[in-house]
Amino acid sequence: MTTLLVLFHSSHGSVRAMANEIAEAAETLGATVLLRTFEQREAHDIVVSKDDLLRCDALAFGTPTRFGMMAAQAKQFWETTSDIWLKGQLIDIPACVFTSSSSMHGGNEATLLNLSLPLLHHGMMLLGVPYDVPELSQTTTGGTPYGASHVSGTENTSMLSETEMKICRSVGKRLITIAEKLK
Ligand SMILES: Cc1cc2nc3c(=O)[nH]c(=O)nc-3n(C[C@H](O)[C@H](O)[C@H](O)COP(=O)(O)O)c2cc1C
Repeated sequence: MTTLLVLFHSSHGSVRAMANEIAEAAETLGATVLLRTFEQREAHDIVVSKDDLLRCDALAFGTPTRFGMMAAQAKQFWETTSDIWLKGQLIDIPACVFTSSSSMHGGNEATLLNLSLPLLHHGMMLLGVPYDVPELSQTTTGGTPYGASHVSGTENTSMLSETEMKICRSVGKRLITIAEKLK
């Protein structure tokens, strides 16, 4: 059984919708999904523990774009993981990043790169979105080779587009496929 940790922060629901797509796609391949947040925002939220990191075979990590970088809640969590880093316990675990920004050119690609940094420091194997995912070339909103993204609009009212959703689902499936090949 392959375990995927989908670790995210979302204030208004966009990143949560992406997390759910990634999780559901992974489940279609038989994976066990741990859906975790950095803080309790909804009744059913389960706040991440460091044990969740140690249990997973693959990680999907996402937050909203905040001034072109990750949300503070996530950075605070990663700063508690030095013991795991010292032991190299996440080395070679496949991972992907995802984000939502209100505007198209408001820094979502910069955020994806920023989200990648702690994962690279931990020695994780970062997976982007390859161009054999046709939606990557078709999208007129979110979706990048660095990871899935969504453009939520200035009022944060846009739902995930069909292409954004398919890109999310493709990364969920790819993480599981690669994690299983690495076992
Ligand atoms: C403090 C703060 C900073 C933000 N910075 C950016 C930004 O740099 N670029 C952008 O396009 N949107 C920015 N946004 C908007 C969010 O990224 C956007 O609304 C996102 O879709 C929210 O995701 P959520 O619905 O999962 O919370 C910011 C929002 C907040 C609260």
